[in-house]
Amino acid sequence: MTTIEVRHLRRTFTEVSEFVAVDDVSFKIESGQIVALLGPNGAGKTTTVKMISGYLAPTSGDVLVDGVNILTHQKLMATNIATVFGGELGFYARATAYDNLNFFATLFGISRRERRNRISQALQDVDLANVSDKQLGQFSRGMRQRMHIARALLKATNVILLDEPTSGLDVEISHEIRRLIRKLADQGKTILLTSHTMTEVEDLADRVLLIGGGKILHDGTVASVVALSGVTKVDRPATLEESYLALAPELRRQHD
Ligand SMILES: Nc1ncnc2c1ncn2[C@@H]1O[C@H](COP(=O)(O)OP(=O)(O)OP(=O)(O)O)[C@@H](O)[C@H]1O
Repeated sequence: MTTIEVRHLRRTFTEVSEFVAVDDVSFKIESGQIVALLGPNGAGKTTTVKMISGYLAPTSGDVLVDGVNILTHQKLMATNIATVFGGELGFYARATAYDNLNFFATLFGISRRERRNRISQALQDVDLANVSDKQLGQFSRGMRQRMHIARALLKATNVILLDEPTSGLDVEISHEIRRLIRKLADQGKTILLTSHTMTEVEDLADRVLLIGGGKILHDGTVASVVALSGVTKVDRPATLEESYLALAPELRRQHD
């Protein structure tokens, strides 16, 4: 079943001269799938995620969640899409994990009656239930990133957008966050993520969207990206990184 459908999404910026950041992007994501947007710096990944999540208005195009156009239903957009931008900002260091999530649950319009359950469930889903009364200031980077995911899980939606979910995290913590993302997809969440980490995309993505200069240049499995690149190795299949490196000049050329 198709959960997310993006149709002819386009965004131009006109501050200096007109610049097309996202150019006629269309794709579908099936329920429970993890799809990765992969492309060089400035390819249009974050702009695409921002438009789908309602942080940025598209110049044109549509985003459908479960068949409903959320761009024309602002209220649905706020509740039906959960976004994880991560980073260091957004939580109160002196407040507990529970109180931080309670603040956002209130902001998301979750009723007082429902809040306690949703917060407990979200904390449990990200394995932070045992530290719910600890101040965020005492949390490690990995725990804080799990808090960002918990905040997204407060929303009663199956659609989660993750913008570079392991950026700046060490190998072990990245691995832990990836396991969590896989668990969420196994539970039926539909996930769109952006990443520059090839092993992460290889590990998680059911499908890869290659984007360059705001255009989707390929939509397929990791194996199809390897095949597209034409890279072969004598004793093993080529990795995504080896394949991506071969395709990168073409992806970048779209930008120039
Ligand atoms: N508010 C803005 N005003 C003008 N140009 C913008 C704005 N936001 C993004 N852009 C431009 O749009 C293009 C796409 O940016 P975007 O952040 O979507 O790329 P990205 O693929 O996420 O890159 P990265 O991998 O570096 O995060 C870039 O050239 C960027 O400079």
